[in-house]
Amino acid sequence: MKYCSLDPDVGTLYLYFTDIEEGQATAVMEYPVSLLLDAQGAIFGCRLDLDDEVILSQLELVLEGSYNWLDGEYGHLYIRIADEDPVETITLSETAILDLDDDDLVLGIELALPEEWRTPERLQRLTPLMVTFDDEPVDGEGPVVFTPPAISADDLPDSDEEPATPVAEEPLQWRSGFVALVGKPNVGKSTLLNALLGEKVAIVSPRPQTTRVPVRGILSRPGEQIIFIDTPGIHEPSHRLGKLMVELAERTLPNADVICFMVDISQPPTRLDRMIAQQVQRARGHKLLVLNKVDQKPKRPGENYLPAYRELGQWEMEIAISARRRLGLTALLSEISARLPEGPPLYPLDQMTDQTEQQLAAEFVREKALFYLQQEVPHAIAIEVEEWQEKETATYIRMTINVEKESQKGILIGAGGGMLKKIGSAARASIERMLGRPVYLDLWVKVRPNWRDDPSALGWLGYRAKNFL
Ligand SMILES: Nc1nc2c(ncn2[C@@H]2O[C@H](COP(=O)(O)OP(=O)(O)OP(=O)(O)O)[C@@H](O)[C@H]2O)c(=O)[nH]1
Repeated sequence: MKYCSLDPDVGTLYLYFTDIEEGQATAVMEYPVSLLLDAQGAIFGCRLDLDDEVILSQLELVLEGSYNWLDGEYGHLYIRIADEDPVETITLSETAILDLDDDDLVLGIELALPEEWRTPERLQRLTPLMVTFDDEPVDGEGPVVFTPPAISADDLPDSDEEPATPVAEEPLQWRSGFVALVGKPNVGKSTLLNALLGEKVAIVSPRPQTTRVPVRGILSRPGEQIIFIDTPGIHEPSHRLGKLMVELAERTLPNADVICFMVDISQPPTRLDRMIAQQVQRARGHKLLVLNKVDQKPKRPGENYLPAYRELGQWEMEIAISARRRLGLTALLSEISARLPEGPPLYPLDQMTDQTEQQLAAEFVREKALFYLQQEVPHAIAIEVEEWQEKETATYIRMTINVEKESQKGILIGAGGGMLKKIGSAARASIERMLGRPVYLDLWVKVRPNWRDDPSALGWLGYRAKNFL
């Protein structure tokens, strides 16, 4: 590691392997990460759990570091400032972001460091490498800065905006309404929902079709309640589960007061974007065009896809955001607020989602499987919570992970149970964070042939249209 910096406003620790100049990083990848701690509990490095999407040549700069190394067997990338073994390894609930340049080289890593890990004691070993965080970074200092393709960063509100917290006051006239987040898979709908709420209520992954059923996220502020509906990405389904996902997403449109049609501004529009835009146009709600991923450079350098997206329909407003970097969210929220109908709050003011803790816990397991497993396997997973017991020292949770084939079961369990262990320990960290207490997570794997195309299995696993209407 060449040096590092801490942005206390957003709680991000940056580790750099080279001097970073403005705009140098153009792409990102995400992986689960654990902190490496010494006997005093101080952080002296981290371990990233990579998958086959990372190739060795991308890690050239990382592996120049004297104490960094890649354990090829397990895909563990160790980033350390000393040649020592950790006394303890702590898995973070947020994934780490790898920043890559145009040549696909990993330049640096961003870690979302919870507050308890940002103390001088925890960071003492990294202090000699620390550079100051500047609002306007100069070469070789400060965080990686992306240059938005179509919209200048100056046009966007400050990135340090705080998501609003619920306030239980009784205003004179309430406004409340449903806001649908719709778009094709992978454009960042769930990331936006979590960023707007300041809480993780929807799982996120770099793979398309992560969200399977609509998830409600409720934002209560003085005088208003906004009920966001994060919908499954609309796509061309290849099985019954996919059909249900698309149907559920489409059914949110007629009842939405505001529709945020989300697109990835770093990519040109596709046929799916066009098709979804047409569906959105037919709905009655206010229509906003939300251009996400402004932090990412356009697919082809110099191209600007804004006019092409603009032409997909009639939009009351276009808003450029980066859900991941929390840019533009204040502007988006105020445009939404201005379009809410009058009406009383529909949910208790302190409720943030319609999902139960059990549903969220199962989703966290699916999220980790999406990160660790390749291709089709994570999409063939359905999770059942079989047992949930509050015990004296921990919450005991037993879940069954259903897959469709014996071969998938083998991959999920991994050599010596290693893969299931990895998924379990990452999921446990997220569940513990949600519950605020220790968790004992017991995972079992079962083969349920072809469940994604079997109506009775789908119903039985909870994927039934009437559950979500
Ligand atoms: N660079 C960048 N990446 C983002 C941004 N927002 C989301 N992503 C990434 O895009 C990927 C997909 O994000 P999700 O939030 O799961 O997308 P989604 O639209 O909910 O996907 P589906 O569930 O498949 O419909 C993840 O790897 C996110 O980290 C952003 O503003 N900038």
